[in-house]
Amino acid sequence: MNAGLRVDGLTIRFGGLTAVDGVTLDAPRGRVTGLIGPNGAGKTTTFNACSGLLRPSAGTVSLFGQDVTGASAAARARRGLGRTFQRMDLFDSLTVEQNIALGLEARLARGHPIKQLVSSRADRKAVRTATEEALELCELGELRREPAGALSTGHRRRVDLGRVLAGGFSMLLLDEPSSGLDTSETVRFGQLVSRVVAERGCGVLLVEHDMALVMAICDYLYVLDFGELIFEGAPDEVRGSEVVRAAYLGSEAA
Ligand SMILES: Nc1ncnc2c1ncn2[C@@H]1O[C@H](COP(=O)(O)OP(=O)(O)OP(=O)(O)O)[C@@H](O)[C@H]1O
Repeated sequence: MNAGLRVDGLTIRFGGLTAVDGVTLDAPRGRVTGLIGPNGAGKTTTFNACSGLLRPSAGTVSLFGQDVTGASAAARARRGLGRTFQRMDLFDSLTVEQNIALGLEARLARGHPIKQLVSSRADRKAVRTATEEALELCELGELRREPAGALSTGHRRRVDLGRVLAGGFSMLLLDEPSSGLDTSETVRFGQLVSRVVAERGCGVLLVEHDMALVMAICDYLYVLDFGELIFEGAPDEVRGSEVVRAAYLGSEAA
């Protein structure tokens, strides 16, 4: 398979609580992989271990076939792992275009802000090209000069994704991207993610509560409950699974 992000036997404990218990999952490039489960199932904890914000108690994380379990979040980003957050951290006073450009500028600066001020001509050209491509892919060309603070949440989500795309990341972690979007904005965002994967061949690991979005865009799903993997399969198999249904019904009854 086209190696992307892989988690093997991941276990994360918070004191006496085992939030994630021996989870193994594979999110290759060229595919949208979903991570779902009821509240408190361990999705965000797994996600944070993937991006390097949390160290596992046991197990490994690998990126493009290389073990990154001990690597920092910044080191994983340099290797091509990008992520969006449920609460987007756009710069409201900067334009759409400037926010998107930051995706690559920050990556080229590699944590040395001064490099952003004295960037080379080649870097500036690369930023312009990456920004134009991301603006086009995310259909944001008409809004390029608008300040991000003036946009609807639906447009802000697209700017957020555009910024990750401009950064040239080839494995994307998307955390609850439908949060704050209405139905039509969610559908449109889902179509954009599918297009990104088809055109760029990157991999996506998606944590999401909106089942319509999950079922529409995911190629393969992993289902967590109480920190354990209880099912994996294609969306249709997940939809028909009694085990999954019982886990969700259980959480509703609680
Ligand atoms: N920093 C932490 N310290 C202690 N316990 C934590 C911490 N983070 C998460 N937990 C616990 O770990 C378990 C899994 O939480 P997690 O946020 O990963 O679930 P989730 O599936 O993302 O839930 P939700 O869908 O509600 O966001 C929960 O019992 C939660 O209370």
